Parts: sequence; C-alpha cells; structure tokens
Amino acid sequence: MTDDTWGRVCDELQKSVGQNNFTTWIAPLELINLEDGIVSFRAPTKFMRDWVSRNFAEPILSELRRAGVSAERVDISVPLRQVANGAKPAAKPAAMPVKPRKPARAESEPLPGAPLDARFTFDSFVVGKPNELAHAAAKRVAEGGPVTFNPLFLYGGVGLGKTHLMHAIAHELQVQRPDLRVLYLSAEQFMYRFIQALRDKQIMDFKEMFRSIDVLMVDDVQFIAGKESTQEEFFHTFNALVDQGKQIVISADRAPGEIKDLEERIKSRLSCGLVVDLHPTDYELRLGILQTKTDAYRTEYPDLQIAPGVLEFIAHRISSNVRILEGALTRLFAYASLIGREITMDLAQECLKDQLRQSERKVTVEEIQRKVAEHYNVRLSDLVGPKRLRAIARPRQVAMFLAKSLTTRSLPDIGRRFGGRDHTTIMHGIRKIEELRATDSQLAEDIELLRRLLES
Ligand SMILES: Nc1ncnc2c1ncn2[C@@H]1O[C@H](COP(=O)(O)OP(=O)(O)OP(=O)(O)O)[C@@H](O)[C@H]1O
Repeated sequence: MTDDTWGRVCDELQKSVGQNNFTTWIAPLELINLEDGIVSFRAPTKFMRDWVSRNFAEPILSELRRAGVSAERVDISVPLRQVANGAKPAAKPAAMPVKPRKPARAESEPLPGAPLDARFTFDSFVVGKPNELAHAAAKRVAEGGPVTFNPLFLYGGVGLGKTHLMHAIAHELQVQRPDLRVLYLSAEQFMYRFIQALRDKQIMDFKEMFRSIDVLMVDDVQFIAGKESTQEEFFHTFNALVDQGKQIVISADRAPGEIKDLEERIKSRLSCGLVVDLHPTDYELRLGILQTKTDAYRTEYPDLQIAPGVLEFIAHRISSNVRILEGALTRLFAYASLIGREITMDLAQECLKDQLRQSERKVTVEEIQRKVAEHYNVRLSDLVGPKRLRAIARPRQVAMFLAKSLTTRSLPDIGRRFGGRDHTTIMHGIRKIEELRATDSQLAEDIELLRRLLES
C-alpha cells in the first residue's frame, strides 16, 4: 500500500469516525506494513492499542477496502522499536503530523500520587460512635481482599478525619498488599495532571497510568464540580477501573447527591457503592482524641502536668472539628512548656480564650424552636403559643431545655421568646425534660439528634 493510499484512507476516516476520534485515536498510529491481508500499525501505548483494536479496527478495514486494498485484519503492536527489516516507513496523513512521543510510563515506575502523612494511620485514629462505620469500611478496604463495595465514598464536614482514613488505607495496603499499585491524590491534583497531560500531548500516558492502578483514592472530589472536561475524564477513569474490578475510594465534604454542579451520571456512579458519613464528633470521641494525643505528646513534653478535668473541659467546650481540637491542644502544651507551668483549668482558659470564644455556640432560641417544631411536626405558632395539649406542651419543653443548654440566654429571656412566659414556667419545663430524659430513651435520642443538628 502506498503512502498516498493511506493518506486517502485517512481523509475518509476523518469523515466517518469524526475529527475528534480521528485525531485522538487514529492519527497517532504508525502504519508499518500490509502483508497477507494483515495491516500492521504501531500504537504509542497499550491502552491505545486496546482501544483502537476494539473500536476502530472495523472502520479502518472498511475504508481500506473501499480504497481497493485487500485487508482482512488489523494488527497493532506497542513497543517503540526501530521499524523491522523490510517494513515500509510509516505514512502519516499530511494534515495530522504525529509528534514524537515520550515512551509510555512503565508499570513499575512509581505512581505520581500525593505524599502520605506518616501520622495518619489506623493506630492513631480514634474510633467513636460518629465515625465507627467509616472506620470499619476503611479497614475492610485496607485488607486488600476482593472488592465488596465500589466505590467506598466517605463524606463529612471539615476536619473530621476523611483524609486521615484515606492515608491509613494506603499505609495499611503497603503492608498487607505490597503487590498492589495504590494511588492517593486529591481531586485537584487529578485535574492538574489531566491538564498537564493535555498540554504535553501525553493524554494516552495519563489514561494508561490511571487505568493501571489497583486502588485509586481521590480526596475532596467536590473540587471537580463544574469542571467539565475533568469530570468527563474522571468518569471514564472511574468506569474503566470499576469494570476491571479495581477498588476506588472517594472522599467529599458532602454526599454525592448534594454536590452542586457535579454531573448526574457521576453522582449516580459515586452513590452505587458504600456511602458512609463521618458525623460531627460527640463529647466522648473528642475526649478520646484528646487523651490519645496527650499520650503521644508525653514523649515530647515528659514533664508536663495536666490537672484533672482540663481535657474534659476542652472536649466539652471545643466542639467544632478535630483539627481545631488538635490545634488547641498543641497550643496549650507549647504554652505551658514555654512558661514552665502545670496545665490547670485557669491556664487552659487563658491560653485558649480565642479558640473558646470562636467555638461558643451561636445557635439562637428561634432556630431551636424552628427545628423542634419541624422535628415533632407541630406549628411554630403553637410551640410558642398558649395551647396546653401534651402533643404540643412536650415539644415546647424540649425546646426550652435546648434553649437553656445551647444558648447563654437567661430564663426570663427565654420566657419572653416563648410567648412571654414566666421564668418559673421555663424552669419547670427544663426540669421536667431532665427527669424524663433519664427514663425515656426515645426522648433522650430526640434531644441528642436535635442538639447535633443545631450544633452542626
Ligand atoms: N478520629 C480521629 N482520631 C484521631 N485524629 C483524628 C480523627 N479525626 C480527625 N483527626 C485528625 O484531625 C485532623 C483533620 O483530619 P483530616 O485532615 O483527615 O480531615 P478531613 O475530614 O479530611 O478534613 P478536610 O475536609 O478539611 O480535608 C488530622 O490531623 C487528623 O489526624
């Protein structure tokens, strides 16, 4: 077959498969020879070889036949060797010159992931009710056994341990399954690498590298929302890996369905494995984390003395997120060791006054009333109104109780916000709920749920 013939076939292929497909898949092929009805090409990467063989062998054959070439089969090889003896030089379509490419990334090369933080292991992760399911799911993935849920989607608010768990999975896999290719990176890095590959015309290498991974972990996936081509590429990478039975772990700051500007098909893919949320911390988890971190600090500050009740005080008062909790502890230890004093309650209050002020609850009585009314399905006007029916009076007392425990309002002030009631009525309502809470587990659960909702 002459170069001219192949050039004409390429012109026809551009029309029949479309310009984009032609540029991406066919233009980079090098024609080697035609022998015994077998037309041989060389492709720059294995991924490209497979893709073209699957999707474009037929169109190539039919255009060749139309041009009068008797071709039965397309054969595509990968290695970038010198053209074998006797082979004709590659004929490239004049309009689509093929730039020399870097060799494809070898499978044994290190993966270009983000570095792992050595501190983020399962051992240093404190498990409590709010994160136990996420922890258990992460542990299961870290065993590196057969894929049971794909993807594992971890979500939760800022600083609740998503990144910590992902790094822990990667560390554990390095030990349990050193044979697996594990890649951890943020969605932002995924986009950056994708753009770089486009710019350097290395997109095939990019695709091949991502499709050669055994466990892919992408942190903060909400970042790609609204970024069309990155989403498209992510979608194809995701599908290719799931099709090959490879494990994917994703994290985000919210559930897949709630990520704005993320394509519906991606939301639905992300939801089809196991979606687990890390709930805001509760008091017990915060205290557990503070105790674990304090133990770890003891090697650094062996002489430090902490008065009883200080950690409990911090766990109680700083409820925003674990990052802020950790920051407070670091500050406290550094401060105490610099001035050489024992960590007492007074010292903690003095040293952490900014953090304590920032995490003061800002929830209002009105918000509490709204949430309680919604929860018990009563009208807001009834909740603050005069009706004395039990179905309304009980939720009203719950709202009074929450107003007292979550705000700094005085009883007369709360009374004014509950339709001008006297402070003794408010006190009575609060006492009633305190009593009932000890015996009525449903009520105790309702209050806990409302408290969490209001504080989050
Ligand atoms: N359960 C836990 N036990 C011990 N440390 C924790 C726990 N949860 C979070 N941390 C610590 O809190 C800090 C913040 O956690 P991490 O970076 O994993 O949060 P994130 O959920 O990824 O937040 P962001 O959305 O801001 O990235 C880290 O130093 C992490 O080690």
